[in-house]
Amino acid sequence: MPSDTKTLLDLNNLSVRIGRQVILNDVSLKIRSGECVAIVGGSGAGKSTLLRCLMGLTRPAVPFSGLLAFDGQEMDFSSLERQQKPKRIAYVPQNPDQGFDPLKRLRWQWQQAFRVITGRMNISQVQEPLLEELGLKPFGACFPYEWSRGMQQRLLLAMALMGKPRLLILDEPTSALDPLIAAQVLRAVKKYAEMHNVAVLIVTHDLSLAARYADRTTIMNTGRVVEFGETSHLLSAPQSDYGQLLVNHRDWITKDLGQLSSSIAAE
Ligand SMILES: Nc1ncnc2c1ncn2[C@@H]1O[C@H](COP(=O)(O)OP(=O)(O)OP(=O)(O)O)[C@@H](O)[C@H]1O
Repeated sequence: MPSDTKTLLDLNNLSVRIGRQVILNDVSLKIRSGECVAIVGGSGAGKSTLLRCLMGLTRPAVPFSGLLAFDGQEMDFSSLERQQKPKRIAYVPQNPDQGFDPLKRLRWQWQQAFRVITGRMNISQVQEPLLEELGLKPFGACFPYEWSRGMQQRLLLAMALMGKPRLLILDEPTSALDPLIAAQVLRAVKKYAEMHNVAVLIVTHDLSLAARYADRTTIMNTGRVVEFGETSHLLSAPQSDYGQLLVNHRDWITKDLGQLSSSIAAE
């Protein structure tokens, strides 16, 4: 947990619907400067809808209540017209395939991202250390397919960081990667976030990932937040039925794998 514990993002009572279905129901969330928060929940819990709302991209959902304060900016979800989207929130999609044009060289895509994000035309050498910091090699004349998925994911991360965000949102950061590459990407995020006091919001189905990286965790089920607290506390003593179910399931997987590896070792 970082020493600066000021609240960076404060979302209160967000409710949205799609058609007649209420997708998010009175959702509140707080993120402090520099901390890592995980949102865990099953499919259809409303995680992606929540992320989009935080970035001011609500459609197809229609918000009908909620207030967001982020880094000195405010957004009232009950009257979104004429309101600006929050600035200095960056987003990394779950799959590198969603982030790159396969037919354009990486250098070109990096330069385009720079122009769009910074509004400047001349890419400066200032950005090169960011690539180094994330353990990336020079682009050469490579196309996306010539880089591993882990490297592509780290490049997406570098692009997201160009605008010096105060909050970095990672949507299912490990689902498209093998476990070793996923750990490499998350270590790079953690290191960068700690050095630059960037808060990180990770959306995941994986409670073990939350246990490893998140200071605090929120558990969502059917559009509601059912628990929010320190990750270690929440995992050792979940209060909600759904939280208990998730934690028990996680133990079941761990024990099962443990038994499997000991029986393999005994053979
Ligand atoms: N375009 C849409 N039209 C109608 N319903 C939608 C649409 N997008 C999402 N929904 C509904 O909103 C609910 C929440 O979806 P959302 O994608 O936010 O959940 P999620 O927790 O991110 O799920 P997953 O983990 O599977 O990505 C689901 O019931 C889904 O069916």
